[in-house]
Amino acid sequence: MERKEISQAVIGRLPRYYRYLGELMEGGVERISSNDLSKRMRVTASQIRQDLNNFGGFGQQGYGYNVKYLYTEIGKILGLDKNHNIIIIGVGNLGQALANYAAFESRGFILKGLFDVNPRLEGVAVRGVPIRMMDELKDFVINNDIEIAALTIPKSKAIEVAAMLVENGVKAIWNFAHTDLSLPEDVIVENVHLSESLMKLSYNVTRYREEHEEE
Ligand SMILES: NC(=O)c1ccc[n+]([C@@H]2O[C@H](COP(=O)([O-])OP(=O)(O)OC[C@H]3O[C@@H](n4cnc5c(N)ncnc54)[C@H](O)[C@@H]3O)[C@@H](O)[C@H]2O)c1
Repeated sequence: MERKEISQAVIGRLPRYYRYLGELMEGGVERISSNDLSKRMRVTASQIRQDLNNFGGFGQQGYGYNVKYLYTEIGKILGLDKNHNIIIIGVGNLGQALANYAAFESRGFILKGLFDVNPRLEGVAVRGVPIRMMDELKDFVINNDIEIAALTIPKSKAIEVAAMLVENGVKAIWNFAHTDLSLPEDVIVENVHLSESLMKLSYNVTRYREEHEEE
């Protein structure tokens, strides 16, 4: 089926639909109307209908959405019906925290390898996965069908290491280093900035405080 281009804003909302639908399924709910889903998710029913219409709707008028079907279809759209092999570069505080997060596997993200430059970390295992040195990276990527690399190294090294990953065949980078990577267009980069999320929280907390001080 040919799919029309879907905006990144819609894609950005899909994981949340996926999570809510997963919870509904666990609770034994088989059908849900866009109005009920809207109340739970605190987004408008029309937003839900518009978002899901991008993919053909999945709902029948007056009948609601089939929760399991919608969950499965959104999972397919997000590529969660397939496994994705992942490596982590930089196994310090953040890299280790990510490596220890076992729930990734339940979504099909398989942690295949950990890499660092610190020789003291060589061979140390995190959740059964040994830390390797960077000189093993090239062969490892080729032999283990690695699709995604998480980059949890210092900012100063990120650009150089990202280029090396791409040279060695990695097609997608989950970038935690606080720097923009300029890479060939066919390389997919997802930047993660916890601090930006915290700044948004700070804005909202500040605004809330100001509003209540005025009362
Ligand atoms: N995006 C976010 O939300 C977020 C949150 C926390 C930290 N960070 C960033 O993530 C990075 C890691 O943070 P941390 O607290 O884990 O740091 P850390 O110092 O604990 O770990 C960094 C690791 O990278 C390794 N390393 C350094 N150069 C390397 C290279 N060229 N190749 C491979 N490995 C290399 C180091 O040996 C070390 O083990 C930093 O850039 C930090 O700013 C981002």
